[in-house]
Amino acid sequence: MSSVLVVNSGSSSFKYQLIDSDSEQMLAAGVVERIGEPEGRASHTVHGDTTERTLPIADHTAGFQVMLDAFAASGPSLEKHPVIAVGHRVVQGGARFFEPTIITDLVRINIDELSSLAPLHNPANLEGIVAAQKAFPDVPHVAVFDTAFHQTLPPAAYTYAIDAELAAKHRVRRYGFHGTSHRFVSRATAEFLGRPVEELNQIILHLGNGASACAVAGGRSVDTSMGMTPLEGLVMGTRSGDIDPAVLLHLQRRASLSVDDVDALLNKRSGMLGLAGQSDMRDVEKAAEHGDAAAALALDVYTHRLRSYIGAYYVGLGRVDTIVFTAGVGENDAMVRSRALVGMEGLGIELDEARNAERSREARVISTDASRVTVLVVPTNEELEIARQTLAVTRA
Ligand SMILES: Nc1ncnc2c1ncn2[C@@H]1O[C@H](COP(=O)(O)OP(=O)(O)O)[C@@H](O)[C@H]1O
Ligand SMILES: CC(=O)OP(=O)(O)O
Ligand SMILES: [Mg+2]
Repeated sequence: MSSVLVVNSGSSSFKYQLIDSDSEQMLAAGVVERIGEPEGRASHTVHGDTTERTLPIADHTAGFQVMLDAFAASGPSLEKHPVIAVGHRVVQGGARFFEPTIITDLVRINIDELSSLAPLHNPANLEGIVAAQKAFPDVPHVAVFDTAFHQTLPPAAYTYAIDAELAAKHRVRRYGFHGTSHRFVSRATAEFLGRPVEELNQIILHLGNGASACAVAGGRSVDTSMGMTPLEGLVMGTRSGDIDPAVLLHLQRRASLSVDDVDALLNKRSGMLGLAGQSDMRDVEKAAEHGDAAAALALDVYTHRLRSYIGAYYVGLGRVDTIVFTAGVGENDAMVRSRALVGMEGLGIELDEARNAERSREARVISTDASRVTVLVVPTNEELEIARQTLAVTRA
């Protein structure tokens, strides 16, 4: 009963899942957070039972020890489910990494070197890798890149209209993110419909804290809303998404913001948080229901942007077979789904409001039987996709 450990490491936290390598069953999941703060937190869930601990966790290496302690105390036993490989989510793979890659010293150097293109993500991913390699020195570690699925973008979609030489020198182009999720969901949708993915033109809407849209033609990403970094595109929990770049210049000149101030503003204090004072969609909706005008406007801005991307990708694909909602908001928020697609009957998109309102954790169709475009909710599972890709490389 061997297993794969999947690690998604952030700057002050990491999430993990232990997945059975044969049945693909999730054996345990947990999160170690507030690393480096006086009071760290760890939670570990097995069969729906969660154990929580509060203790100082100095760094990621200490965090992995806390995780190992949780396995020892609450199971499952790593002796009974030996870890045969560790899969790591790495956000930025640049133009270099287009498939899951066994992590060697050179690969670690390359991931580090790509940090300039993902300063918020890659250094944290790398810390998790280093700590995990210490905790599990004898098994292969595999990097699965958020950008990999988008390597099929055509130049027209990934090129920014700026000085070409300067852009090439600094590797400025659109890379796209959430690729592991877009890939998983596009295939899960085809499987659910019993149709080959090669036959389908799909628009996938990954709406979580981070959010992105992807146009998938025949299983290949042909356009996506995130760019050189995960800041471009849709309105997110704390990120602005698309914005006129001159706004940054204006704020630097007129509001005396530094480069770091602008970085923090756009990545951490914008989006729903900036507009409504809350980043969690549930809180924003509650506030709007209670008559909060700022929250209502935030929802309007969020759905306006979402609809613009649906329109753009509809035109780009020419013919659309499926529109698929996934991730925290996409899977759970009937109101956002409804507002995203209302009034599109002329485009062959007809939501069935009763189906849309149903609550379920399963993949399902939420359009009417007459709708030319099939609209679905399909839960994403990035960890399972990382485990599958990790095993595929180690077994190859
Ligand atoms: N029932 C729900 N209704 C509306 N939004 C929800 C619901 N459940 C979760 N969400 C939203 O999903 C978002 C988190 O999505 P998730 O995919 O878990 O994010 P992450 O990017 O952190 O993985 C939060 O904004 C949260 O409010
Ligand atoms: C790349 C990215 O935006 O990731 P997340 O949604 O996990 O923040
Ligand atoms: Mg997520």
